[in-house]
Amino acid sequence: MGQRILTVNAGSSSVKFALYKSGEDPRMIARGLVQGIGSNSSFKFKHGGPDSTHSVKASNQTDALMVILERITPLLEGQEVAGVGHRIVHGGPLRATPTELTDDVMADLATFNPLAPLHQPHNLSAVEAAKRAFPYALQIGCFDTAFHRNHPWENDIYAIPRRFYKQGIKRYGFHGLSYDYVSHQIVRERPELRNKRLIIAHLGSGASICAVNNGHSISSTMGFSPLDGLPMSTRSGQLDPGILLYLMETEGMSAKELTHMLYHESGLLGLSGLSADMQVLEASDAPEAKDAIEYFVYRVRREIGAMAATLSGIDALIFCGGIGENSARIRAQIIDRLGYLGIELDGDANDCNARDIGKGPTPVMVIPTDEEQVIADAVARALIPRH
Ligand SMILES: Nc1ncnc2c1ncn2[C@@H]1O[C@H](COP(=O)(O)OP(=O)(O)O)[C@@H](O)[C@H]1O
Ligand SMILES: CC(=O)OP(=O)(O)O
Ligand SMILES: [Mg+2]
Repeated sequence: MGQRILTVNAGSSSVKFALYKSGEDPRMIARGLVQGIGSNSSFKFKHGGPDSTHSVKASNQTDALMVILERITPLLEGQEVAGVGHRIVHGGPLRATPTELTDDVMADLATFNPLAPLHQPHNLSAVEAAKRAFPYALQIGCFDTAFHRNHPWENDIYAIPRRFYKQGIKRYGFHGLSYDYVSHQIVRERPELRNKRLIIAHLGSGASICAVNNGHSISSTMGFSPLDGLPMSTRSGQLDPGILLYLMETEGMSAKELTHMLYHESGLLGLSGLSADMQVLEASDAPEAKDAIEYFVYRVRREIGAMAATLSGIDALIFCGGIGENSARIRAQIIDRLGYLGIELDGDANDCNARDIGKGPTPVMVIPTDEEQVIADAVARALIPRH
């Protein structure tokens, strides 16, 4: 069985990929990404040995996928790509499991473009490009919303007239592939945490926190769209809706202008006026950079408290995502005042990004997430009837 599985995770400025040997337990051969789409694009490859980066031309996600296909062709060694798995950020109210991306499903998913404008249109254009490149491969969509589909009612609804709930205005939650991976991985590493109360903080360009009880998401800081909850690189996070009404009334801002402001000009970038990149802010001495970091840390700490209340306690805190996995300073600042939850930092372990960074009664872990593995596993399961 020499077939290959390709995973694609198309975002607003990057397309990540991973290539696997097909089989019951897909094995990764290579991974990488095209980043900086539309400006200074580059291709980063991780294939054994040290990472390599080359500048490339990619003015959109379809170009980026073409670059990726060109680079991975030698690795296919003539083997067929039997399945392509896609991260699709919004699955809407219906999709609780990975789904074949037929034309009907694609048309349904396109209706959610306005709910995740940084992601959904790019996710779907990558699917179209992959269908053209691999017309005989099974194309499978894996949904960020699926992991959250069993939220209890009070964490699924907003207090607006009830007819809107029936129209799909509800708390979907995102980063579900990451939470799926991390919640399973923690149990592989610490079996005593099975069926316990976990708070997982996915802190990357997009950031959210999820409360997991008994292996299931019961609450997430992201809601109807991936704008809610924590401040992010360029997204605002939770706001008083009165602000939007006020800006519409007094500044005459349109839906398009508000969308641009909330998705592209807010968060760390908006607060600092310097950068959307946490690493750049950490390296800066500007007071605005410090303010942006402080606000981010404060909101994470606050939402951890809210999730602990939702779970009536906490049995482990887990960090993942680019910031959660790599920034010892941010983790230390967050944990600094969580003693009331039995959380205490082991400074030395934290400084070297160890797996276990706590020394209080509540374990604190860093688990590098792997959305690609969750997608590859789903494609492998979908391919079984075909072998
Ligand atoms: N060593 C580090 N220290 C601080 N922040 C980091 C570090 N490494 C990565 N980051 C931050 O992680 C964020 C990107 O996270 P990532 O999960 O890769 O994002 P994406 O949502 O694009 O997958 C950026 O803000 C980046 O600055
Ligand atoms: C849903 C989301 O915010 O994803 P990302 O972190 O990849 O931007
Ligand atoms: Mg991400």
